[in-house]
Amino acid sequence: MAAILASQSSCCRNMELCQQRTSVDDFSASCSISGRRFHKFEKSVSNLPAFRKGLSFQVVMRQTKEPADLESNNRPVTMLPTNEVMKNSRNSSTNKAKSVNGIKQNINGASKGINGASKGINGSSKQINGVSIVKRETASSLVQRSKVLVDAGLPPLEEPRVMPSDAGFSWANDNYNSVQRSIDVWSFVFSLRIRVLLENSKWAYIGGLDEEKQKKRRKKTAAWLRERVLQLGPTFIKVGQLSSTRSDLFPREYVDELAKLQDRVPAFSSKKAREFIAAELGAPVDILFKEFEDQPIAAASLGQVHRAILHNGEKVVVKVQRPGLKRLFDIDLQNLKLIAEFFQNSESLGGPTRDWIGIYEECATVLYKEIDYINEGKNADRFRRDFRNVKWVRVPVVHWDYTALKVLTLEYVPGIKINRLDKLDARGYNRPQIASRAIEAYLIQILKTGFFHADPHPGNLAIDKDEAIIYYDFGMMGEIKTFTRERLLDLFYAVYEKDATKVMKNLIDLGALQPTGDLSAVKRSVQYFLDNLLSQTPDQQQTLAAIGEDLFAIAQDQPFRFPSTFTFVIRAFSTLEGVGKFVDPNFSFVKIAAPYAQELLDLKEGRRTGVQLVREIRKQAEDARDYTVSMPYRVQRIEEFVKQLETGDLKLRVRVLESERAARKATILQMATMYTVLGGTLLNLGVTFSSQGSEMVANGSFVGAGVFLTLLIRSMQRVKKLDKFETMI
Ligand SMILES: Nc1ncnc2c1ncn2[C@@H]1O[C@H](COP(=O)(O)OP(=O)(O)OP(=O)(O)O)[C@@H](O)[C@H]1O
Repeated sequence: MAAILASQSSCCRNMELCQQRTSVDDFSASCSISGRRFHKFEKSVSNLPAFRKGLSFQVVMRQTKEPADLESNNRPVTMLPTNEVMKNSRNSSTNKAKSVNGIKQNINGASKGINGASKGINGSSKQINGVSIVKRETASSLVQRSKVLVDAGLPPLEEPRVMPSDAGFSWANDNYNSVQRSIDVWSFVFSLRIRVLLENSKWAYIGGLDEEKQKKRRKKTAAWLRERVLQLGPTFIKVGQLSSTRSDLFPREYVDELAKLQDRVPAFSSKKAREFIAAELGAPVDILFKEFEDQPIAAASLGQVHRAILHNGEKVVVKVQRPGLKRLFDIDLQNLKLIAEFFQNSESLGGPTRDWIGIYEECATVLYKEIDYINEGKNADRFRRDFRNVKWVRVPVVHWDYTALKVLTLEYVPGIKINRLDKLDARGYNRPQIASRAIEAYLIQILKTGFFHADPHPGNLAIDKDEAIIYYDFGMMGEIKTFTRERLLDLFYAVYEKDATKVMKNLIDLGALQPTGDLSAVKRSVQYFLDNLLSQTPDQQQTLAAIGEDLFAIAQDQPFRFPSTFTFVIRAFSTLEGVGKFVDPNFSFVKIAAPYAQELLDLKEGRRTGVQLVREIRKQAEDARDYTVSMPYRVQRIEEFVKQLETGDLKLRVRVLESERAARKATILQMATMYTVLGGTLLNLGVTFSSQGSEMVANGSFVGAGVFLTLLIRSMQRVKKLDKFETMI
């Protein structure tokens, strides 16, 4: 609420007039805070001839001393709550801003705790009683505060964007009907199911199914999906964006289309934005800000970003959440939960494939966190602290006085988006350095601070004037707790040693692999991955993205369940690698990561020295002793086993996993036949009853038929999955 403070500030209590200039059209006075003779000042102002004539004044204030208590961004800590200031302005008749001859008068407008910036609000204004009589000036008339950017108004945007409006979308309507919404959601889900079914069914292709045809159809479905998601609005757009990070769950074509959702989100009107800000921050936008730009600079699924200037001249961006978003989330997530349960239950009839409820829960947590801008502000603060010693990373400062649950105000830090090569080149920036810094900053987050940006797409990374990397958007952050970090380190060492057993143990500890059932196929896959994909010579080295893809492909038919942290990290690295290669054609991830990897390996070696090394040597000595002592006994046991086998006392029971799978498949096919018969019968009955006019019974039969047909579809999908699994191992 510093804005209000700016207008109501008391910083003019102690000042004396030090410079005056009069003319018929313009009068300006500059003063500095140096004494405690405010009354004297007031008197001297009222005695001025120009003032007596009713002309407007400009008072320029300069603070000669820093206030004692400043925040990190040089703003004063002592602030008045908005409601207090609003109350003051309402109660005091002299306090109201009146418009006289197109000139706003702001009376009693000194604010408490403002750091020497101009206190005039919006247009030419007089502040009698309190101090200043300010004629509206260009922003350049604002007073410079030592470190704060108050030099000019908002600079023109490098690339002004015309954003589509949300006017035609039903979800943008504040009073949408929740029943209608649920119908929309469910009909979308059923349409999608049918499309996916058709996509995977041989009979749905004229002339038979082949990979090319299936890909083509999948692309079509993916484009349809993107459009529908856009129609369904914020929740689905965000879920779509999240899904675009899950190559482990969805086909490539879907993931690619969903990634395009980033650029296609419509904006809401500035009127809505202003009303929303006023409701959230407790004061009208014109009072809160000296200037507020109605045209947003960006619109995203959950909110949009406007530029503004505070009364102390600082340039900021105001991130405004879409009005009514929480309500929409509640309805949509309720439906999504039912959908997840539906999938989970229908799949659990024949064995688990994905933990849909778990995936839903992760999604819901991320979504609710993302609409909490206080949380985002805290994340930004923590991220800035983590990088306080890294001069080439920049994180906007949060203006907490202008921030609430659904409105976030940040320092305005413009930059060139990291993927705008033309602009980077035009400024002569060092592209290889930018590419390597982007990766290095991420390695610091993953390996050192443990707090990482989960969505480092090019829209969220920009380059500052001094070639520092600017981070935007702290809604989705990941955290790697100490336990996880240690397991990850062990995983890294196991991968380095190419030890599949250890890799699997660490994956189980991390919760990424379910320790159930037959893991021999998983072990073979892991070993294959270690032997082939990670041991290529530099010239045949795969990209991280390709390795990630392979990893996800292996995971698709096996009992892996990557926690979102994992997928975010993998996805983030492959995104950044893509950015790196785009920015610098000679970019090599391995080269940048090598010192960090070496550091980790040194750390491991370091760990083995000292006490641990002694312990290890002692353990090895004990093992050797035990082994030597027990050797004759072991040989004797082996001999006994062989004898028992020869005499037939010992029988070997062999589990043939392939035949177990075949039996499972036969059971599913049997069930499928039953579902077909029951579904068909009910369908027939439905038609018969319907023709006889018994609509109720007919509808019941149709619903029953629908259920059995759905079960049939599920069974066919499971058979297909088993087939695919067979080919994998
Ligand atoms: N502090 C800032 N200074 C300058 N521009 C900013 C700032 N914060 C955000 N922007 C601009 O607004 C855009 C959107 O911001 P941000 O990513 O935080 O919004 P969002 O609603 O979370 O979007 P998304 O969900 O697509 O990431 C950024 O890409 C950047 O261009």
